[in-house]
Amino acid sequence: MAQKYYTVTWDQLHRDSKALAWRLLERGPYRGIVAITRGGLIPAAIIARELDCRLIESVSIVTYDEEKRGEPRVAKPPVAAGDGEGWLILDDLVDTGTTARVIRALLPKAHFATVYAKPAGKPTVDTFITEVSQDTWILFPWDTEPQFIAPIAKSVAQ
Ligand SMILES: O=P(O)(O)OC[C@H]1O[C@H](OP(=O)(O)OP(=O)(O)O)[C@H](O)[C@@H]1O
Ligand SMILES: O=c1[nH]c(=O)c2nc[nH]c2[nH]1
Ligand SMILES: [Mg+2]
Repeated sequence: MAQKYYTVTWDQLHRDSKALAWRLLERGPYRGIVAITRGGLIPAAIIARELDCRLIESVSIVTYDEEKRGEPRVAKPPVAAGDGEGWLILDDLVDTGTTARVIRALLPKAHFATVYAKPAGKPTVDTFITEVSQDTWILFPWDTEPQFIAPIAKSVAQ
């Protein structure tokens, strides 16, 4: 498990996804977007709006399974996207690159983009916006909620 945390707010996710849309615009247009569920769905919605793309397919890869530990399983294939020619694949982040490798094998001709990337997964994506270190855990707004934090003076006292 990562030791550091990188907290992403809704506002930051929106800005970073729009920055990714600007970069992706240069190499479009795209026939459609393949969103990697579930984390890729929100960046995909933001980027689809910016690129004026209305055709959205999804793909679901389960990388953790109680019975078959570590063996990625395609829970929902991206049937509409063929071999990926002209399609854009979107995910929130790439970490080890396991998810990206499975999806690249399914859609070898697609362009693969993520908002965030860690070094081990970087070679598996074509475009990303922000890099964080491998030992950093990215905290997304849908996985977190605001909570009370003690004043600094109290937390360092004694
Ligand atoms: O590069 P990797 O090591 O494969 O990790 C990256 C993947 O892990 C997370 O998804 P997860 O499988 O946890 O599912 P979720 O999107 O449904 O939360 C994240 O959204 C990426 O899809
Ligand atoms: O919320 C998440 N943050 C991460 O850094 C990460 N890496 C893999 N899967 C992840 N999910
Ligand atoms: Mg995911």
